[in-house]
Parts: sequence; C-alpha cells; structure tokens
Amino acid sequence: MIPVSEALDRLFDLATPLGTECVPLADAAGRVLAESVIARRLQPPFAASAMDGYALRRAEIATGARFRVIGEAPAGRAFTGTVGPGEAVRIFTGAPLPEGADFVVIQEDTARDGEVMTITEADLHNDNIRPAGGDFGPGDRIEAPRLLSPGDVALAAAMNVPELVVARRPSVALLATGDELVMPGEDPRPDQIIASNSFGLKAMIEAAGAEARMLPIARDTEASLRAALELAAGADLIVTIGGASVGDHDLVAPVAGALGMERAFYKVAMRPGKPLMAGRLNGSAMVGLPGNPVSAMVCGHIFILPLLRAMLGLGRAPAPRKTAVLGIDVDANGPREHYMRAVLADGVVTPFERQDSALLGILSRANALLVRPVADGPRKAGEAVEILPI
Ligand SMILES: Nc1nc2c(c(=O)[nH]1)N[C@H]1C(S)=C(S)[C@@H](COP(=O)(O)OP(=O)(O)OC[C@H]3O[C@@H](n4cnc5c(N)ncnc54)[C@H](O)[C@@H]3O)O[C@H]1N2
Ligand code: MOO
Repeated sequence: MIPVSEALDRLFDLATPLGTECVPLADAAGRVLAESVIARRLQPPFAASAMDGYALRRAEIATGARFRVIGEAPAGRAFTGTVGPGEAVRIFTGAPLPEGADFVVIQEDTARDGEVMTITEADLHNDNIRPAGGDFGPGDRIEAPRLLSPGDVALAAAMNVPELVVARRPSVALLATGDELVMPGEDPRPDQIIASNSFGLKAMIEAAGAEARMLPIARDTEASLRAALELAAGADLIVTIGGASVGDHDLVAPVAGALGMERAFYKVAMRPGKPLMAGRLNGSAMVGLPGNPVSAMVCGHIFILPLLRAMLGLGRAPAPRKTAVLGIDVDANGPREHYMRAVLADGVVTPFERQDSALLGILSRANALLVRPVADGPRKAGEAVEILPI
C-alpha cells in the first residue's frame, strides 16, 4: 500500500496534454481556457451614465436650481450637442455622457415641468458616471488556463471575442465488470444487482468537463474483459469498476497486465478504496476502481477528478479541502486515510454512524467527506478537522 499523496503523484504522471479546440462563446462555459483572451476594445467605450436622470454641470447643482432640458440621450443614441450653463440633457442608464456635462442627477431628485427641470434635492456624493475604460481596455486579459465560469464567458463576450481556444475534453471509457450486474431497468435474477457505479461516475466525470462513454458490462471471464478493454481503445482515460481485489474472479489486473498495462501502483492506504490500481494501457491512462459503490465514488473524488483537471491543464493538485468543526466525538483512525461520509451544515461536520462502503443511501445524503489522517488519534466534538465537500 502507498499513501494517497504518492498515488496521486504517480497518477498525475499518467496525464498527457490533450490539445486544444476552438469553441463558440455560447458553448464555452465549463470548458478550460487554453489560450488567454485579449480584449479588443475599451469598456465602457465612452463615459456613460450609470442612472436614469439628467446630465448637467456639477458646479450648478443646488436644491431648487432650475435647468432647461435641451435634449435626450437614450442608451445607444448619443446626444451630439453640448450642455451649456443652465442646461440639462435627459439621460438614461448606459447612454454616453454629453459634451459639457460632468454629473448625472438621478431623476428621483428632480421635478419636471415641460422643458424645465428643478433639482428637489442636491446630492453630490456620486456623479453617477462610469468612466470610459473603467471595466477593461484593449490588451486586458482573461488568463489561461482557467475553468471558464459564466462570468468569464460574459467578460469574453464584452471583450468582443466570439470564439475561445479551450482544452479538448478528455474522453473517458467507463467499464463496469461483474457477472452479478445488470443495467438499471432490466430484470435482475435473484442473485444479481443493478450496476450503479458507472452512472455515478459518468455524472461526476461529465460535471468536470470530460466526456464519458459507458461500455457494455464485462463479465467475469478473461475473454469478456479483454473484449471490453479493446472497445476502450483510444480513450484518454479508461476507468474499470470492480474486479480489483484479490478474489478468484477479480480479473482486471491480470487481464490488463496481459494486454500490456504498465502499472503505476496497486493498493492505496485509504478507506474506502484500498484495492485501487492505475497505469498506462496502450497509450491510455487507466484507473482500476474498486467495485464497492462508495469506494468507486470516493476514489472518483480523490483521484479521477484531480487527474481530469491535470489533463485539462489545470495543474497537479489534490481535491481541495476545507476546515470544519467536528460535530461529534470520533474514534482513533487506523493505518489508512479514512474518508468518512458526513453532513456539513453551518461549518459543523458530522459523520454518519454507518460507514460501510456499499451504502449508496448514505453517500447520497452526504455532502462532505470528513478526512481522517493515517493514525489520527481520537477527536472530540468542537475540534477543527479537514473535510472535502462533495
Ligand atoms: N479478502 C479480501 N477481500 C476483499 C478485500 C481485501 O483486501 N481482501 N478488499 C475489500 C475491499 S476494501 C473492496 S473495496 C472490495 C473491492 O473489490 P473489487 O474491486 O474486486 O470489486 P468486486 O468484488 O467486483 O465488487 C465489490 C462489490 O461491489 C459491487 N459492485 C461491483 N461493481 C459494481 C457496479 N458497477 N455497480 C454497483 N455495484 C457494483 C459488487 O457486486 C460487490 O458487492 O473488495 C473487498 N474484498
Ligand atoms: O476500501 Mo474498500 O474500498 O473499503 O470498500
């Protein structure tokens, strides 16, 4: 068994760069920016009114002061004249500030009677003007690499950049193994169960910006497993599920080995997830997940997601952790790092009593993993601990 951090390092070594592609802005959110975006314009391109009101000269503002309204400036149509002494232009949010004006009085502080506007309350705190270039200017950048948020996409649009260069999505082949498995919706025999892991992992992998392809379930024979692994050829990452342990029907390691898998590691000091393996098979990275449903999903959080982020160019970093306050006393931990299914509420983390790695009901109710380091002593409620939001 090797420590989780060492397994992760060896896994990152399997990540090869994916190359890039160009996508329209409308499809860019959630992708990883591969080339920095460079603004092509000034924003705002002119000094603009931030409010609906009247543009005029600051020096003339006083309660009761009267102005002649000489024109209108809606957004998208500039007033082309100049505002002189005693004059104001009716202006709307987003419109260019007319020549001669250096202040916008909001309409709530005015009264209007025909062509005459009177200031009912002089408030000089805010000129209500957005300066030209106050947001960004030509050459300003959104730096790559970066997971594009909806806000980033809006910024790139405002920068007048219609297409972005992003990392290609990693392709992941998901291969469930086991004679006991049938697909959801099928009619299982009394000694069979429903294959659930590939569905949870597909959801997790696709949320991370990769493409997951579910292969047909491989049966517990060398021929079936070999045939399924051949179908996975060409994937950036092959993820097998189950058949990783030491039983007579656990064939993933021997079959992958016979097909030429170069092993990076097998067995990690973690709980759940001990029989995890990884390596390289015919140019693809390969991870063999344990079959227990919670083990597979926890290994997904701890290994698959960081690996995908590394492949996407986001760097070699473990799943981000946070600190929380322990809600109950917990016993000492053993020789494997323990990821306990837990509920995090208002900064307090409370692990479930039952931690069997077959319990998907508990995983579904959990929103965090409480991380217990190797050989950690007993901990009391109220102590600070590390957690991983899931
Ligand atoms: N003698 C030992 N036995 C076991 C050890 C050990 O060290 N010595 N390790 C245990 C641990 S820890 C785990 S985890 C499991 C992992 O076993 P496998 O990876 O070989 O997984 P399977 O035996 O194929 O399946 C385990 C369990 O999970 C169910 N399963 C498998 N695939 C799926 C799927 N796609 N969807 C839903 N459920 C699935 C399977 O039916 C079994 O119940 O080994 C322990 N044993
Ligand atoms: O490590 Mo197994 O993955 O505990 O259930």
